[in-house]
Amino acid sequence: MTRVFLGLGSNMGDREDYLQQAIDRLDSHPHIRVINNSPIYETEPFGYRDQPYFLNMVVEVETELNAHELLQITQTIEKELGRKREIHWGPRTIDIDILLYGNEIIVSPELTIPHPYMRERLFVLKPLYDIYKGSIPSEPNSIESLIDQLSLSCEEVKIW
Ligand SMILES: Nc1nc2nc(S)n(CCO)c2c(=O)[nH]1
Repeated sequence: MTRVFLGLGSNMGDREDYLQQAIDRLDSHPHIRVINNSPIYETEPFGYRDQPYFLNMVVEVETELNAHELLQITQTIEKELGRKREIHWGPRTIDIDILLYGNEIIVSPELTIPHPYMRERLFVLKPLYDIYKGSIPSEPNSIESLIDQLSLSCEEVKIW
């Protein structure tokens, strides 16, 4: 079994329901077990700002699937929940990003782990910090010091 952290986000429709449906579909997979959820945060759009606020959270799962098999499942769940990739950075019903896959470092055309943008995304680091105990693989910095470095400003991150 491998301990995996997934970043979930939604900024279309019933955002909280999409997050819950994604969690339920992950947990109902025979080879995936959801073991912990962070709180849900309402966050200002990062990057492409002309879009609705997101609800973001991080979910910890255990799985026997390898990282690419897990990616297939997360992309299937996104499609089942109506994820359309019209505007690359635009609004979406659900987004499931693989942030960490055990202590593995993976670089492939389909998948880079640890997630390449997580270090500059407060909407990922805060919920990850809530449930992750340890350090990011191959990084001298722990999640805790990454949060310190980002000087986490609570007003940017609202508890849902
Ligand atoms: N706050 C916030 N901003 C974002 N910008 C993009 S793109 N995304 C999608 C990330 O994969 C988000 C997000 O999930 N939350």
